[in-house]
Amino acid sequence: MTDQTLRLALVAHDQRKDDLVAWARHHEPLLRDAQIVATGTTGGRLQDALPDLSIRRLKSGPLGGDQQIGAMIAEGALDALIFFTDPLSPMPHDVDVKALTRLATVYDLPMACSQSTATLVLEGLSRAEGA
Ligand SMILES: O=C(CO)COP(=O)(O)O
Repeated sequence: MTDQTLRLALVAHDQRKDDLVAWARHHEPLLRDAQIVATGTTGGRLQDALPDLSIRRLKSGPLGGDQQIGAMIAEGALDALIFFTDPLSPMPHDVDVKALTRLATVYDLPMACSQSTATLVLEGLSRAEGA
């Protein structure tokens, strides 16, 4: 991490947005101290549910938002990617989804695609930040 503030990207596919909002609500105290970027629709859902969070909304995922987050990963501008993917639906922008998860792996960025892993990543990074 480059400074004390966690820099997180939060993204969810449509069938997982309720799960991400519920997860974020549960972890709001930690997320309130983070700088959050999100793809457009995900960010809107999160901001409506949790107005105290600081969220910068990018383009919607299928319209370039996934690629914007990928570029941030390549530039070292993120500490973690929380990406609740939908493993049961075909995506028209599957290539963007794959490119995003691929870059997170290339740069060894902590990435979580489900609630349990997201909690481990958030709590682990928050602990490291406080250490
Ligand atoms: O499609 C997405 C990620 O692949 C998410 O985009 P939205 O948050 O705009 O729905």
